[in-house]
Amino acid sequence: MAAVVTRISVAGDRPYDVLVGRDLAGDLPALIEGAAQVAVLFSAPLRARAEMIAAAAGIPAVLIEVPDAEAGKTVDVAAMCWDRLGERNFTRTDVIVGVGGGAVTDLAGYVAASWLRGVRWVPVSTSLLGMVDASVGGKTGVNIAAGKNLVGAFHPPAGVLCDLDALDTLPADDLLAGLAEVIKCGFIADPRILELAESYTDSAVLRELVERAIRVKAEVVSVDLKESGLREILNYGHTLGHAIEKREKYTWKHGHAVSVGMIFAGALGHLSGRLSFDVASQHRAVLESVGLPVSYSADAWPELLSAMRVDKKARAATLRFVVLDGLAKPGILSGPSEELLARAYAEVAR
Ligand SMILES: NC(=O)c1ccc[n+]([C@@H]2O[C@H](COP(=O)([O-])OP(=O)(O)OC[C@H]3O[C@@H](n4cnc5c(N)ncnc54)[C@H](O)[C@@H]3O)[C@@H](O)[C@H]2O)c1
Ligand SMILES: O=C(O)C(=O)C[C@@H](O)[C@H](O)[C@H](O)COP(=O)(O)O
Ligand SMILES: [Zn+2]
Repeated sequence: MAAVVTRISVAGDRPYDVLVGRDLAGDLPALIEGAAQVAVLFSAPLRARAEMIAAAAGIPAVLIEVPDAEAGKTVDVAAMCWDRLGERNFTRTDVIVGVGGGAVTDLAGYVAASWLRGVRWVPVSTSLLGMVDASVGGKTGVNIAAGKNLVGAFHPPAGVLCDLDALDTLPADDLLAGLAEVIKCGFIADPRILELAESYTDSAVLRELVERAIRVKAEVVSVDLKESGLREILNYGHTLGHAIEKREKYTWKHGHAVSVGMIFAGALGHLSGRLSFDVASQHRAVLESVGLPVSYSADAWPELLSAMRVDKKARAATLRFVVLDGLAKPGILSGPSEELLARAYAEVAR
């Protein structure tokens, strides 16, 4: 029996499909049609898969190894990639392919967005987080000293390949990190996800979770690519999450930081009178039940508050947070007092 491939469409000026299935390398040639060569960006743990993808391209490929995880998401690494593309006379019809988790695909997308002011790119997602979030929606970028993802571009891919086989080798902690973004989709849009999340180790349930989360993201970015409104809901838990990542010098996994950030956002929703105690408490229950972190150092608060000021949702000195008015009812809380923020942080402080 042929393996089932699910195709989830993303609309917009440059529509594309996200393919979820197994053994998807054969779908790459259609996405790179017209290219004379591809550049395949990858980090060491994904070398074998990157070589397999390069061979499947069927045209000359340059393999570019980058440092793993957040160490690869820097301006210096992007500059190294630009140099490699220059050496190969990479033109506007050529294509960049990112094989890896969200860090490699964010970098690959940014290199594609900036090379010759924009060439085609294809994320071949190998982590849960990459499949359900990073590879969909065209947010690309790198980190700088001032904070997470502060340099980047909106540059939608030509298509996305999510090969579920890759998840077999993904370390358990990285699977968990991806689950945080899946659970985020449960709180902001699809509460059925919250019921399914506890049995995510069952491969059929995992596939359903992947597809449900991609659909949530695809629907949002289809109508608001550049985050002028609705797309902000995908940032649930990220205002504090990104501040934690920065404070930890990017040694904490993104999903783990977002997990703590969601507990904080749930508390903020409740303490501002918008969210019931029950739904706020459900955040801790769900995230704790799967094994994600739900607390962070009490002493860190002043540093975190300062780091949150460069959040992309902030407007001048006004901090803005995604909160819930109920399950699947996201909204914006603008300019909460420092006293309210500190009370919400007390809910995660240890
Ligand atoms: N662009 C977006 O919209 C968006 C959305 C969410 C997150 N992100 C970004 O994504 C990044 C996090 O992504 P992530 O959780 O995938 O982390 P990651 O890319 O750092 O990957 C985590 C680890 O898993 C390894 N790995 C990945 N796939 C593997 C596989 N199949 N087998 C074995 N090892 C594998 C990687 O080499 C790495 O060591 C963050 O930088 C975050 O900011 C971007
Ligand atoms: O796609 C989005 O929009 C998101 O906010 C998804 C987030 O999960 C993701 O981590 C994103 O990279 C955060 O974006 P940023 O603009 O806050 O850096
Ligand atoms: Zn995220």
